[in-house]
Amino acid sequence: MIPNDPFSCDDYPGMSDEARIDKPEEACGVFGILAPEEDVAKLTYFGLYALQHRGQESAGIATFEGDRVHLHKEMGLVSQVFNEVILKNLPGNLAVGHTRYSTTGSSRVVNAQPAVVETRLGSLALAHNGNLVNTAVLREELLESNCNLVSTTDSELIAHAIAEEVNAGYDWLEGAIRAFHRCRGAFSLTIGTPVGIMGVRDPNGIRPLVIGTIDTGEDGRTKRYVLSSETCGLDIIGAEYLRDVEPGELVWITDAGLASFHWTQQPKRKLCIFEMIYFARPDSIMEGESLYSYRLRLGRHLAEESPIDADIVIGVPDSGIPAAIGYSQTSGIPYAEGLIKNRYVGRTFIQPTQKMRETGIRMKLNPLKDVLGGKRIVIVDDSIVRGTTSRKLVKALRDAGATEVHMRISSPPVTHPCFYGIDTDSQDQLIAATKSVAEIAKQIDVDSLAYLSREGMLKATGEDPQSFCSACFTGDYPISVPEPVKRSKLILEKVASV
Ligand SMILES: O=P(O)(O)OC[C@H]1O[C@H](OP(=O)(O)OP(=O)(O)O)[C@H](O)[C@@H]1O
Ligand SMILES: NC(=O)CC[C@H](N)C(=O)O
Ligand code: SF4
Ligand SMILES: [Mg+2]
Repeated sequence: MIPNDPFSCDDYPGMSDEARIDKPEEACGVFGILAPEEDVAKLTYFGLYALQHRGQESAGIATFEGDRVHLHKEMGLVSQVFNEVILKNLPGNLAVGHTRYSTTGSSRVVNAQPAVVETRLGSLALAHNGNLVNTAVLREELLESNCNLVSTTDSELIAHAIAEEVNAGYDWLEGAIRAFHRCRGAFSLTIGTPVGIMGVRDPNGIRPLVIGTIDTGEDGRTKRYVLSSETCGLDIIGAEYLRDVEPGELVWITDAGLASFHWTQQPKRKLCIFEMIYFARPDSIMEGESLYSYRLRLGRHLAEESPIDADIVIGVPDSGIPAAIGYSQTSGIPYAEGLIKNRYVGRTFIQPTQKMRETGIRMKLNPLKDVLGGKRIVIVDDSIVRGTTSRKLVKALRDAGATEVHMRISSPPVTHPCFYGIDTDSQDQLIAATKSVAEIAKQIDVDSLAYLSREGMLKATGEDPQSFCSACFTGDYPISVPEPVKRSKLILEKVASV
């Protein structure tokens, strides 16, 4: 077992304890659509394809054909899990889908989503992005009432909590709302039922969820609703971005249209700022804001805060590019492509082991000697987490002939772990938790290193700073985390201090 693992019920087959505790993980992708006149499984497949960057461990789709539910979920990428035949065997008028990065419960097919649970009103299929902080308590409560849990995820607990309330006599909406009041933490959900789909965000709206509309049918005249973690999941199927699901909102999509319910008294937006900096795709729009534009502004602020004399600015593909362009625009230093990315290698940050991450970076990024040779370089990335990427890259740039390497990071130092659906590792693995900026600069061997200030990061949003969670840069957690859960990751701090 993992030392200090608050969920001792879990096992981690095929992965050593050491590997698992070092496992960096990410947000999941959720999707949902009701459109009886369309092939909903195929549309969901495309939606998940666009959300692949949010989770690469497993993928699943559940469709509802009246009362019958069809489910297919497997380990692997969306393109590996589904094919034409499998999609044909998922008929129905509505569908929900999921791409997973595990945060509670190991990476096994039994933990893949959507989680399907039976109730007196028929099945429900739940897809979850986020992470509960009261998993242990909720699990115990459900086990006490003889709930038949088949997985070790927090997500299945939400599904069972809804089923329990529905079986106690409440309807879908009342039952679901009662269950959400039993959940603490981050949850953006799409939930399929025989009669409609719910889209839900927790009271802080930590993880994103958007609503789109799509014209369907032969004549394209039937307007239907779509739910997706990000707008890139709408774009791919030709749906239009309508708005974000609000924090503490439940939208109920049925044949009659969309109804909205505010299920909690005091919603207080605390959108994850790391989504905007790195996790989400730059072509997505969050709360009406283009993430590409936000990242450009981060780069511009960075150039204002930390100028340097150099010959070219380069970005670290993929997610460091917009900030590098912004840095170049404000500094006047020409932007150049200095690193070529092998597009078939995914995100290295989320590889299961440190060894895989190191190899991943070598396979993924190759320096262009003719661009870099004899040049003083500013290299811009969106974040340094463990320092794996930057250490490898700086060496590669010097080997390619760079005479000076100045690193600029478009977010502040990551000093604290996340408990809300993105595992930025336990605190001792975070390079900035134990080292000063000067020490990090020395370790990664740069001529200079500067991070964007917290003020700069928040100012670039153009919004109320209080409406974001930025706990991994500050340790100021907006949703209180129970002691045993804190202890599992906040190993460098006195738990009482957070
Ligand atoms: O300090 P580290 O632990 O190495 O993590 C930080 C790096 O990981 C992420 O990139 P990643 O390669 O995962 O994804 P990307 O292709 O979307 O930039 C991030 O953009 C940084 O480059
Ligand atoms: N990253 C996530 O959003 C994960 C969702 C859920 N906690 C799981 O582990 O499956
Ligand atoms: S702690 Fe960091 S990664 Fe987690 S929700 Fe808050 S800002 Fe996002
Ligand atoms: Mg990167």
